[in-house]
Amino acid sequence: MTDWVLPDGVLRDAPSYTPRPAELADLELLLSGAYAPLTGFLAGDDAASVARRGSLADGTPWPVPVTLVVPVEVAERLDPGQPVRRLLILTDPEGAPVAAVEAMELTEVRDGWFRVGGPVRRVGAPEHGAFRRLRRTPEEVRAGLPDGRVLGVIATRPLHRPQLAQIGNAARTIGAHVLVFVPVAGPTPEGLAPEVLVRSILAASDRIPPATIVAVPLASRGDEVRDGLLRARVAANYGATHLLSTGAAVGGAIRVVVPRDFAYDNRDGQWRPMDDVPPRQRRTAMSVDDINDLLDRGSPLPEWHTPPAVARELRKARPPRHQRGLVLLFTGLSGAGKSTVARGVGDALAESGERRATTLDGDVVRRMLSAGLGFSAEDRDRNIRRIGFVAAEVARHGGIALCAPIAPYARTRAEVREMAHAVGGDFVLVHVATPLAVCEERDRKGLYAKARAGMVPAFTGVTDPYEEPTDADLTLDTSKLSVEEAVEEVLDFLVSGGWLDSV
Ligand SMILES: Nc1ncnc2c1ncn2[C@@H]1O[C@H](COP(=O)(O)OS(=O)(=O)O)[C@@H](OP(=O)(O)O)[C@H]1O
Ligand SMILES: Nc1ncnc2c1ncn2[C@@H]1O[C@H](COP(=O)(O)OP(=O)(O)O)[C@@H](O)[C@H]1O
Repeated sequence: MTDWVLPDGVLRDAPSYTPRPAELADLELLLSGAYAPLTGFLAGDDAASVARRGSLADGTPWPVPVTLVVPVEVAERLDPGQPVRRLLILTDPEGAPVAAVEAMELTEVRDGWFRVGGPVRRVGAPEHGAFRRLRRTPEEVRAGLPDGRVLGVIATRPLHRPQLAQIGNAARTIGAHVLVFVPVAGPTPEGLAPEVLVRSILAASDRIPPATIVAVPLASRGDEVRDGLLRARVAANYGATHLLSTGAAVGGAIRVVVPRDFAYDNRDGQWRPMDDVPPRQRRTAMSVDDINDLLDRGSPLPEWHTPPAVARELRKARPPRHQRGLVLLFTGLSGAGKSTVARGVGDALAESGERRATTLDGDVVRRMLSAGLGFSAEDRDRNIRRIGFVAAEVARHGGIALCAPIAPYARTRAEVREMAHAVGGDFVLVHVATPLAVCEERDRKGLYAKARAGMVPAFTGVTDPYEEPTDADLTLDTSKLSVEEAVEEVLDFLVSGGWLDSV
């Protein structure tokens, strides 16, 4: 698809919008030609027809809605009836223009949100990002493929020996070149970052017949049949003639090769089709949980199952728990004891010298990171997201972040959990569940008395909500525990979970 050179005036005057990550992923596939015959976001008839019948309005099969939805403020600046007001610039999350969509149609799909349908064109330089060199267009990939059969493989997970044996066997059986697609739109089903998945696949690539590897921002839509059809469509666009898939027949432009089950043969250390190995000599593929359990404990992945180069990548991405980043979020009412316990845990960690820790105390954060924020629901959320952001950075680098804000809202606490996981860290929610009456009795800063007297508006527990966690990993009631005992409980939890060796 050719780039679009827009006059500066048009670029400057057109509204711009940063689509959500899933929409940006679709945009990249539209621009690269991976979604051919689509050339833009679906409009009314096509969108309805795809949802109902799995085909475009003209009958061309197309499995999933590829749509763009914008808020009313953006929609108001567009007018499909006027060519000069049709253009919407789409930007990446940093605000750099990526593409323009020509809004041929605008339909309100839910309150305040409008679907924009129309063709897309690239503007500006292609995006950057890790492993960008592997994000090749179908045209480039097809040009480099050998003649004859091409077996597409969608590698949604790292390839261990059983999967490698399946691929090798399938490729040899049909005499095909292998074309591996690595989905990079988001984390793998078990939470590995896309770059880790790519690295683990590259580490395995010398164990399969000659292969072409391409990264595609293909995301699951949560519907197995439609996902399968979309993968087949994209694989065919890249030049695959066959697709290795356990899914039902996907039909159309590509033939499905169902992988055989493989087992490790104890007699000679080879992986071969399960039926060719006597049951007493078989070892079967390890589950994701088994693999993660070994990684968490710092035990090696067995060589009979995982090539050492792949194991190295997985180990780097999921170091043993005693080396892995951790966000510890203490939540509870004002005066519950969050800061006191967090400080005690921080001191114990400093004394043991085993782990590096950063304390993000509620009061300190409000003076530094969140100066100027108040206590409205929005400001509290902003405060917690800032804490979560910094804490996740600490975890990204293998440290422990001890955070002690009230964090009254469950949804925002869950966001922090996700932020920690997204960087390969762990998350532990400690509910400091000291009863309100005890906190009020302590009233260290006299704020409860002021709140009762109506002098502090929206005070948590008095005139503002606190959503009790239902997902706490540890619950402490400091009215029943001494400070030392509360600290000890947290440390014991960290030791039993493997984050600390001992204290
Ligand atoms: N309206 C209102 N509600 C709750 N708390 C208030 C309020 N106004 C001031 N304070 C003082 O601010 C501390 C709580 O700040 P946090 O950043 O932890 O709150 S939040 O997580 O953003 O909700 C909290 O300190 P801690 O006692 O250390 O929790 C209070 O002393
Ligand atoms: N078992 C306990 N754990 C924690 N704090 C306690 C305990 N018993 C009494 N306290 C007192 O309660 C107060 C808790 O204050 P703080 O830790 O600042 O709470 P928060 O950070 O939750 O607002 C402190 O004055 C602390 O000395």
